[in-house]
Amino acid sequence: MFVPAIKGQGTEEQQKKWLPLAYKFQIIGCYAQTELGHGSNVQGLETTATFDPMTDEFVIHSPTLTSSKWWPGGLGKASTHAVVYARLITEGKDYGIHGFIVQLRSLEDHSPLPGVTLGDIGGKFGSGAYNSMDNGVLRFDHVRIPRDQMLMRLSQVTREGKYVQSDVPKQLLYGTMVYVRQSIVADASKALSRAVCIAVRYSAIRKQFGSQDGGPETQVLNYRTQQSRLFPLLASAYAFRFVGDWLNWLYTDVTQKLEVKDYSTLQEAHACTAGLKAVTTSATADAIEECRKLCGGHGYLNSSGLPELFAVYVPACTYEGDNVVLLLQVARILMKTVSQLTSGKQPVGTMAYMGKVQHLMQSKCAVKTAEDWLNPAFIQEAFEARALRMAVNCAQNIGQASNQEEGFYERSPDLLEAAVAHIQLIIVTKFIEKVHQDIPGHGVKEQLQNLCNVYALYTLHKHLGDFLATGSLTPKQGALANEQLGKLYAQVRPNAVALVDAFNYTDHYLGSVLGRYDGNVYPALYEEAWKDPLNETVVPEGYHEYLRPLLKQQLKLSRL
Ligand SMILES: CCCCCCCCCC/C=C\CCCCCC(=O)SCCNC(=O)CCNC(=O)[C@H](O)C(C)(C)COP(=O)(O)OP(=O)(O)OC[C@H]1O[C@@H](n2cnc3c(N)ncnc32)[C@H](O)[C@@H]1OP(=O)(O)O
Ligand SMILES: Cc1cc2nc3c(=O)[nH]c(=O)nc-3n(C[C@H](O)[C@H](O)[C@H](O)COP(=O)(O)OP(=O)(O)OC[C@H]3O[C@@H](n4cnc5c(N)ncnc54)[C@H](O)[C@@H]3O)c2cc1C
Repeated sequence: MFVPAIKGQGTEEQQKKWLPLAYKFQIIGCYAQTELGHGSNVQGLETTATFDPMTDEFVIHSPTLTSSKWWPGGLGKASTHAVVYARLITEGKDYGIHGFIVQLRSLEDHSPLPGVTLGDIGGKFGSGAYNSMDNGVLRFDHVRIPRDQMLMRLSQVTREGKYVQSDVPKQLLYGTMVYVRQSIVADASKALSRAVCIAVRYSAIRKQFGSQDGGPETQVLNYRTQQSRLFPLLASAYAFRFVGDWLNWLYTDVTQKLEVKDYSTLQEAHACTAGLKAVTTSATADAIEECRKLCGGHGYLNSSGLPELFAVYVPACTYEGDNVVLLLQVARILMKTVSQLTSGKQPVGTMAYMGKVQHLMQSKCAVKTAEDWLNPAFIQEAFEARALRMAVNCAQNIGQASNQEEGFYERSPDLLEAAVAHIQLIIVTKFIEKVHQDIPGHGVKEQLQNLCNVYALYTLHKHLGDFLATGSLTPKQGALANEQLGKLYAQVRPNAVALVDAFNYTDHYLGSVLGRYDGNVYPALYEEAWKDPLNETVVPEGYHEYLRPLLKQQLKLSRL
């Protein structure tokens, strides 16, 4: 994040100076924004950067305990530099949060520079690999940096100390976070596909109950409950891959527009990166845990690969923006868009469907049979009507409040659900668009169409209350969707293993005895057990000190 921060907020000159050093690992940088007292609320950060015109320097200082930088990855032990976000103060005025390049450690012996106190913040969730990341704490005691180490692409301070705001939206300060959020959506698909690969392969080899007259027991993958829990996760892995590809396109397109000072899609980029990051990471974190449960007891072994994957993955719901905070950002944009509908301003991009407000507010879903739910037009319209009606309902309720802001906070739980509905519409839309494309490979398109319908109808089934409460569906149509879902699971079943093999993960990368490509699980589980250090001695350490005396004492007592 150190590099994209300099690319996005540094001048050409600053990029020329700092990026080659970072690329060649002549310096190691981190992104020091979050503090002990503030993470979500960036504008509440307390670290100060006060301009001293006498020396043409900024004085970086941590005025309070809560202003200590806290969490930045790489900060505790590895980084020599940081992009530090601090309150810029010049001529006695506070101009809010800006980025500054600050050297933290000597390039000679890695010792902290004068005025810099830093270290690691300690162990994190479980024994997961995230403990290999030195998330750190950092405090400044009046550390001086040259004025040219303020990142000056978006705003400047002159030699005399005058603050100059460039003619660019101040939100570009948040550009690094937008960049990482879009990459996190692709990461969600990777993490989810790993978990699903393990669970599907294991479910295919695991047999339990159901044997007739001594025949083989039933593969658990054949149980409808296993399929109804597992196949929506398989479909989600593909859904998040395709929407992540599209989001990367959107981000690239916005970045190119920014180069020519076209800021027209900045809001769309913010809403989509924030919302998709929130929805895909929440779903993926829950799904990895569900995959553990789908593997029964063996899923709880570290050798299954699932506990580690879960421990490493779950902070994604928090870092790069707490998911609730990000969804409320989406909600704000939805409310703004609804308020503009009466002005005749046509919504664009992923909000364009809201322009069909007259139709969508009164449309009746035309589904009459279970098969009708295989028609993408019916799915698309049902999701559009649900999302729009939830947004309009929120706007109407907020409108009844005496104060807009008060109304927004009062209705924030409903706004959260409306934001999720909007983001799920985007995911469904991009999956439908994907399967409409030419897709190479015999039968591949049909399989992806099945998964697209599984993702859409499962999501509809899980959120049926929204569809019924907004009148977007009737209970009968909801029941038909569920009926069709069961038929789709039967179609996915024969290809389930092939659909996870398609992720093309090596056994090494998967790191799971349950997810082995050859399915040879039991010998592998048994072999793995003996690698446990506890088994280095047949008689356990502590026997003579603790167990033997206890056993002997009990034996004596029993003879009395
Ligand atoms: C396979 C195994 C699994 C492996 C998984 C792991 C993969 C590893 C890769 C993952 C990557 C990295 C590892 C982790 C890194 C984590 C790093 C961090 O966490 S960095 C810190 C992140 N912090 C945040 O995200 C803070 C969140 N808070 C904010 O962004 C802001 O405070 C806020 C947006 C919530 C509020 O900002 P504020 O300035 O108060 O603005 P307003 O809400 O008043 O909005 C004003 C206006 O601005 C618009 N806006 C806001 N943000 C943006 C934006 N980013 N872009 C464009 N526009 C923005 C907003 O819509 C408003 O617009 P109006 O038109 O005025 O309404
Ligand atoms: C593994 C990890 C790595 C990280 N790496 C970095 C890094 O490299 N650099 C960096 O700068 N930071 C980093 N962070 C910090 C991270 O970005 C913040 O923790 C994150 O942005 C959440 O902010 P917070 O901790 O202040 O949460 P808080 O906002 O304090 O969240 C606490 C609760 O308050 C709720 N809440 C907060 N505001 C509102 C609101 N307005 N309305 C409703 N509910 C609200 C939240 O939903 C949540 O339930 C990292 C964090 C983790 C866990």
